[in-house]
This record gives sequence, C-alpha cells and structure tokens, in this order.
Amino acid sequence: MKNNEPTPVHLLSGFLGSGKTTLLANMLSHFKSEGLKPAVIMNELGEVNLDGELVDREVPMAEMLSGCICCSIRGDLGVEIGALIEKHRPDVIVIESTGAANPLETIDGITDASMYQTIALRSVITVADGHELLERSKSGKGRTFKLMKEQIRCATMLVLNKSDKLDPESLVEAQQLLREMNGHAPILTTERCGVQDWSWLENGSAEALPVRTADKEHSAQHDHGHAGSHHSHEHVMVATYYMDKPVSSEAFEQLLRGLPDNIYRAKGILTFSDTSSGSRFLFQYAYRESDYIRIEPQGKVNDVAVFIGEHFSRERLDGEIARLLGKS
Ligand SMILES: Nc1nc2c(ncn2[C@@H]2O[C@H](COP(=O)(O)OP(=O)(O)OP(=O)(O)O)[C@@H](O)[C@H]2O)c(=O)[nH]1
Repeated sequence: MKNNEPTPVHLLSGFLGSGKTTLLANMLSHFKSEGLKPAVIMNELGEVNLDGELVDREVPMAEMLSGCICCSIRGDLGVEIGALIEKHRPDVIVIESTGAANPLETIDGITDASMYQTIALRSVITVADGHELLERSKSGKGRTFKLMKEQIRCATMLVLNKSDKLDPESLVEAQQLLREMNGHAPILTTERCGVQDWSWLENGSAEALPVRTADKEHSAQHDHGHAGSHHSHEHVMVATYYMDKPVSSEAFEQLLRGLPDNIYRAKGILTFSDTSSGSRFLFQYAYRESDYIRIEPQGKVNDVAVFIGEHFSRERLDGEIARLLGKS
C-alpha cells in the first residue's frame, strides 16, 4: 500500500444467515493468496462474536459488539478503523455488518470515518439467501423484507448464495427478483459463497462506487489503472475528495448551492482560505441546507469532502472540485 493512497474498504451486507461470514472467509483467503494483508471489522448485536471464531486467526480483527454499526455504535467505527490502520497497516479492510444493519446508515458511518481516516469505500457486497428471498417476496411485506430490499438496492455486487437449495426455475426467479430490485450490480450465483473470479474486487466495483482523491496525479494513475471500464456503471453512491489545500468558502458554498438534487448529502472537513488563517470547519449538507462548525482537530486530520447520492455524474463533480482547487 502506497502511503498516500486511501485504504480500500469493502462492506459486507446481507440478511441474517445468508452467508456473509462464509464469504468473508473466502475473501480473506483470496486477499492472502494475492499477497495482500487484510483486516476485518466484525459487528455483532450480541456480547460475543461467534463468527469471529470462523475466520482466520492471523487476520487482524476488530470486534464491535453489543450494538449495531448503523446506529448505536456508529461513532466508534472511525475509531476502530483508525486503530486497525495505525496498528496493522492493512492493504484492505473488510467490514461485516450485522444482518440487521441498515446499509445506508452503515455507508454513512463509513463516510463519516473517511473524514478522519484515509480510507475509500470501494464496494458494498450484499449476500442474499435465494430461498429466503423468494419466500419473503411472496408475502411481500414486513420490516425484514424491507430491510432485505434495502440491502440489495445499495449493493455494488450481489451474491446470490445457497444455490444448492433452489431448483433451476427458482434460481432464475431469484436472479430476476434481484435484478428488479437493483438494476446495476452484477449478480454472482454461488454455493457456499464459492466465488471463482475475484477480479471485480479490484476494478469493477471500484468503478461503481468511485472514491477518489482530488489530487491530479493520483487521479491520473487511478484512471490509467482502470482504463476501459470507465463508463460501465453510473450507479454512483459516494465520491470522496481529499483536498490538498485550503479553498474559498464562498466558492465552496456556491458549489453546494449548485449541486443537483440527486446528490442529497455531503459532509467533510475543510480549511477555508478566506477566513482567518488556519480555520478549519466541519461542514454538513443535507436536503439543500448547509451548516459549518469551526473545529480544531487533534492530530493529523485530512481535509476531505464526501458526497453521497444516487446516479449522479461524477465527471461533473470532479470538474467542480478541480475548479474549486484551481486545477482546471
Ligand atoms: N445449504 C447451504 N448452506 C450454506 C451456504 N452458504 C452458507 N451456508 C450455511 O448457512 C449458515 C449461515 O452462514 P454464515 O456464513 O454464517 O451466514 P451469515 O450471513 O454470516 O450469518 P449471520 O452472522 O447470522 O448474519 C451456515 O450454517 C453456513 O454453513 C450454501 O450455499 N448452501
């Protein structure tokens, strides 16, 4: 991992018992076979992490117990990520959320963390138990089904697991259902999450959920690395820009005012060039309202702006940020 490159983060979501831990174990073997050093954050609602027992003991792991990362212990996520990076310098971090977690809230928690840590959310992988999904879709209501749908909708990669429990006809039905709920994410059909080709971890999903720095040189490298797959997915959810210098507060406010409606949330930490020297602000933007709080962060904290929305044009935002930084 190069020093200034954000650590990629993959979020594993999926309903209780769908096969998340099975997939996690397979993912970790894959990373290790590539010579990469993974680290894991596991979240359990209970007091003990039983799944942790199933995962390779050599892999650094933080356990967040007795609460759900999407709500009660969300603030701790950044602290845990920071501690993992500091102590183990992993090449990649995988977060397994509880099956009960609301994925949008969890994504929000990760982007909160990216204000304090140099990380980049690269993919949201949702595991679905095909049989369970079909059963629940037949009744078509209830909170569980709603949550399942939400987890599927947010995914940049869908794993349709437990294919052994479905006859060929039901398998096609389950695939179609996933496609209806999420028109963008590729679908992998698996038994025991036996993924054969992991290449999407390095590129496909990263393009679907681009998180990049505003640094030109870095972007150029990034673009070069992924040449050819640039406009294959437009389902953009999060765009993160690490700012390498102060920006004008007026120009920034203008950028926020000009955001399209499908970018509904933004937040970050910025140093403004037109306020008294060294002034750093935490900004929040939601539902077209922005809010600034003056802060004095302890230790090294990046200037960063995170934008969250659906299907927005990343190119346009890239351009706006470059202009803000006086780079175009
Ligand atoms: N039949 C069948 N069972 C599977 C498959 N994949 C996983 N399982 C089993 O399903 C159970 C749940 O798998 P896990 O990987 O623990 O699922 P999880 O999503 O992490 O579960 P929670 O931690 O409870 O949310 C385990 O007993 C697995 O052995 C599959 O493809 N087919």
